[in-house]
Amino acid sequence: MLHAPTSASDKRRRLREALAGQDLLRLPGAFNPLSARLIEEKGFEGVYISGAVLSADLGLPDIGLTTLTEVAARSGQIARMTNLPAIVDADTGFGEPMNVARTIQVLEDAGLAGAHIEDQVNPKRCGHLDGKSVVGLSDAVKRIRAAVDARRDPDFLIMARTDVRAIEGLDAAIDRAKALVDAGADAIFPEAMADLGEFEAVASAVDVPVLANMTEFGKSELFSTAQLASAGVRIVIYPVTLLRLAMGEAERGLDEIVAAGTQAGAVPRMQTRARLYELLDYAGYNEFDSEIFTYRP
Ligand SMILES: C[C@](O)(C(=O)O)[C@H](CC(=O)O)C(=O)O
Ligand SMILES: [Mg+2]
Repeated sequence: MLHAPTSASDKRRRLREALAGQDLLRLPGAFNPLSARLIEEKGFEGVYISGAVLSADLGLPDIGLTTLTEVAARSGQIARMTNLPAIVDADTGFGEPMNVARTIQVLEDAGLAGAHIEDQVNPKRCGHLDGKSVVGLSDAVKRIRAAVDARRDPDFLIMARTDVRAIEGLDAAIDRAKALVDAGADAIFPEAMADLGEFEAVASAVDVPVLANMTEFGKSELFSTAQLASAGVRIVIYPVTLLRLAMGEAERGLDEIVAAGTQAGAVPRMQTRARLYELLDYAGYNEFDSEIFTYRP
């Protein structure tokens, strides 16, 4: 009720324990706190909070317009509603290395289990679009060092994302990934890998967990969990999947009202009132007042 009982430090510890094992951790992107509850109920190992989704939710493109305050507030709302560890997309860290340091502390306070910081120049853009630019190695390293030095909970996961692959190729991306690990990154997010072999090459080049971004309509093919696990990938994110599904249905539902004059035909595709109440734990609130949950389907 009200929020998940697991503390932020326990979630971080569990994430670290899971990463110390062998299994692939699956993190769908929650587009709101309620969807994080659904992700937990379906048995996933963690929740991802996407910058693209957070921007889109505000009606904005993913070009670095969102602020740390907005990202921390929304990701904190999502993180506190699930017992799963939540990893947030912190883009370029919202400024210079000193800002990155502050970003990490604010996200720790918001109850996140980890964050990734990328090496794009400010303003950043979606990693699967063309025309990206990255900062030089020393600036990328400074961002990660600043993040690592700033964290107060040693279990808070600091992941370095590199966007170098699409600009300078795989070998350069691997060299950068190694340097970011040397700078203290706990995990690597190699963005826009072309095929499974590239994930495998990164995973075997670094001795920290590697993340695969299975975003749709992007540069990477949609590999299965079995394929990713066999390539040595340890974390997979489905960042925008739930938002795309929900928005797809929302659009079809609106079309239905326009065409038929009623939403009745769309009702069988909807989450029912009973299911929504179950997910919200409506009944649990009767502990305060037995008149709260009086719904009978
Ligand atoms: C992972 C990502 O950074 C995100 O914000 O979710 C995006 C996803 C997308 O735009 O599809 C990305 O840059 O890959
Ligand atoms: Mg992003």
